[in-house]
Amino acid sequence: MLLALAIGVFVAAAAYLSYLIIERHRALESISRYNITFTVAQGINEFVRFERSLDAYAHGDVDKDEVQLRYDILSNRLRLFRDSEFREFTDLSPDREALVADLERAYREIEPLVRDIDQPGARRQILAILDPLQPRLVGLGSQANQYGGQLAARDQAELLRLQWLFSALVAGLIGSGAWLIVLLLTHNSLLTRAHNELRAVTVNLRHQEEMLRTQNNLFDAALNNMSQGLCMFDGGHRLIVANERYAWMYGLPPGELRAGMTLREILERIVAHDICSQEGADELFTNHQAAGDLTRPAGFLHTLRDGRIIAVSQRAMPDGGWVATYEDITERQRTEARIAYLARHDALTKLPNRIVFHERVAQALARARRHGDQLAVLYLDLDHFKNVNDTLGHAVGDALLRSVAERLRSVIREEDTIARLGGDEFAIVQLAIKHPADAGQLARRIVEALSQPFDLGDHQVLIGTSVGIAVAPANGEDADQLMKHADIALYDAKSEGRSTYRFFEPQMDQRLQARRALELDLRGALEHGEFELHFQPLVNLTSRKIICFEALVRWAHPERGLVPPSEFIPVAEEIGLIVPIGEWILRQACSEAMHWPEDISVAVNLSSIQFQRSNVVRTVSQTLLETGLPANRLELEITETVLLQESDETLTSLHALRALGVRLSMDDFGTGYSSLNYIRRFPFDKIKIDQCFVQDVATNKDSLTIVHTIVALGRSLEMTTTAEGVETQEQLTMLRAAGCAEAQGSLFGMPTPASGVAALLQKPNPVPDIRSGR
Ligand SMILES: Nc1nc2c(ncn2[C@@H]2O[C@@H]3COP(=O)(O)O[C@H]4[C@@H](O)[C@H](n5cnc6c(=O)[nH]c(N)nc65)O[C@@H]4COP(=O)(O)O[C@H]3[C@H]2O)c(=O)[nH]1
Repeated sequence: MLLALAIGVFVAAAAYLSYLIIERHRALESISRYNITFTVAQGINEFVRFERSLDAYAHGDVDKDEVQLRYDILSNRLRLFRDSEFREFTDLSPDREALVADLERAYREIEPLVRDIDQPGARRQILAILDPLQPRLVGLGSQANQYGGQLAARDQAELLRLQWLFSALVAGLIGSGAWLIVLLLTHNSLLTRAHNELRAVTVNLRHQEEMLRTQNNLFDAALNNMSQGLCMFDGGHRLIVANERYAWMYGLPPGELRAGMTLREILERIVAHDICSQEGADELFTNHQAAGDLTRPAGFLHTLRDGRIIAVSQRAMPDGGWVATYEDITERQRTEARIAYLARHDALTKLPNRIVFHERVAQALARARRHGDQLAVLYLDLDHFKNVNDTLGHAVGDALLRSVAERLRSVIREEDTIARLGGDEFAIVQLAIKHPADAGQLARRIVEALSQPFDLGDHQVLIGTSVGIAVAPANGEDADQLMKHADIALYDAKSEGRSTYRFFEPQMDQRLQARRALELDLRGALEHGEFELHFQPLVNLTSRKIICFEALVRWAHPERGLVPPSEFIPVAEEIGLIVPIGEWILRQACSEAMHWPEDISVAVNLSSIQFQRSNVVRTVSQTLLETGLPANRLELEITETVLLQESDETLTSLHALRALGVRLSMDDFGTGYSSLNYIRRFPFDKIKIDQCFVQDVATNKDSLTIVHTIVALGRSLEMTTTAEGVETQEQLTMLRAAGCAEAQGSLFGMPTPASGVAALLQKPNPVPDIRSGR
């Protein structure tokens, strides 16, 4: 604005300056008006020269032509009096006007006279005409002179004014120029700033554009790397964007999907590629339309021709459009179906599991109630399965379970259900039986079928089974009760012996309850300090001295009194409590032995469970360290069950124990199936002949032979033999005669509390004198 004003002022000043220059030019031109004086002076001069030429002609000094020339010059001069400039001067006064008119008239009058100057009187006539005019002409010269002075003064003043104006204008122009320069500089700095700002804005814009591009790339990458297909439609139901996954999912080649396409057009292409049937596409269209009308997110499934299942999730957008995601859930559905199957079936045998079994029993009960039928639930588990698993490995164990399932299938009717409840436990629900004996028959068939050898690859396996039976409605009217009673009957069958079956009886439940109560009490016994150790002496039959005490645990139950180990040790083994109890026994026994003479050892029984579920070697070495008992004063008694597992770990543990310096005895020798076998595999220090042979050694020849054999075996393997449960002098005599080195039994002393050990040790001769016959 200011710049426009400055430029306007500048243009106006320049225009005015031009005007002043023209004015000045005019003023200068008007100076020519000073010529009026000159013109009048020239006129007077020529007038005088003409009159002189007349005189000269009269004297013969000049010729006629000269006169004529002077006349012409005068005539030209006087013609100037009629010029416009001169007229301004003459117009100012009538006298001047009259003089000019008189002069013109006079010239016209003298013209013929001049032409005929040589005529007599011509000169005089001319002079007569001219002479009156001369003074007036001189007067005019004087006026012209005065007028010229006035004009000069006026023009001088005008010039001065113009000079001032010009100077002012030039100053104005310089000012304007300076202002203009300032303005231009300001403008320039503004422009520079604006330019810089513009550049910054441009850089910023470029940066934002870059960011936008990056974001777009990220968006594209994210969109196209989604595991789900995605489509976005605008309010006019035209495609805005779809990712690659969507196109791939629906078999659309790249470029076939374009923004602006309608859902119908897309579906037509999908149908054309045979990805989806026309009906499927119509259904999809309808579902999309219906979901588009909803404000909340909607979802629906859609199956393609090749069987793929697509889960569509659609959400409306504020502009009336919608965005939908497509997920191929075929695999998920399969997995879910598989999970659902696995949740209800045993993966190994493909049999229904406990959940399904429970449902089937409940259904069977409902049906039995309707029809007035009976039904039976049979629980069974495999005898010796654990041994198979432990000795032959889990793969063989698994194969065995599958074969068992097969055999069970072959013995039941189609409508009956077999389930695997876990481990080696199976259950059968036998529908519509007429009599409990039918269930007994099935149980027998099962026992028979499973007692046949199983050929499992390289192994032939012999197992058996025990079966517990509960019959409805007699043994229970709901599934839980019936299943529980079948389980109790199984437990009873197992405790009765292997490969047998039992029907549920109410007393079984009581027995089980009693066992459960024992179990519960046992769990608190260690904590409550209810265990104590009794010690039974072992004597050397040669020196007739006590050489060792066997530690035997007792449970002083607050209500039941002393509970014998045969009652609670198997329970403690079953529930794993034997590990902490065994550790306590070992520590207690070693501590006690520290109070005895140094040549007296202590023998401690170890359970097979301690080998399986704890680190026996570490326990023993730590106990010896803690109690300070020398290792050679500790004997560990193990039974055949420890070696039954025959695993490398057990043998390694036994060797490690021997390496500690402790002695190992094989307890209850002769009662197991493979005692001889095991004795060959591990170099025990001692064999303890089971008391069943000892007790009838005097009456039964076979027992005596066995005792002789065991003693001979021990001698050949350099193992000491100890006879257990020696009660009579007769037995002692026979055992001595057989070569038994040590003996233990009521004849020398029954287990006694620790406090009784000292008294026994003070007895001078614990071994009765054979010869004395005592
Ligand atoms: N009839 C008769 N019996 C005799 C005679 N001399 C000893 N006995 C009994 O024979 C059993 C010998 O112990 P065992 O064979 O190791 O058999 C033991 C052993 O297997 C187990 N046991 C006892 N204490 C422990 C222990 O601390 N730990 C472990 N793991 N088992 C133990 O319980 C079983 C039974 O122990 P107890 O009832 O103490 O029974 C003891 C003992 O009291 C006798 O002359 N006549």
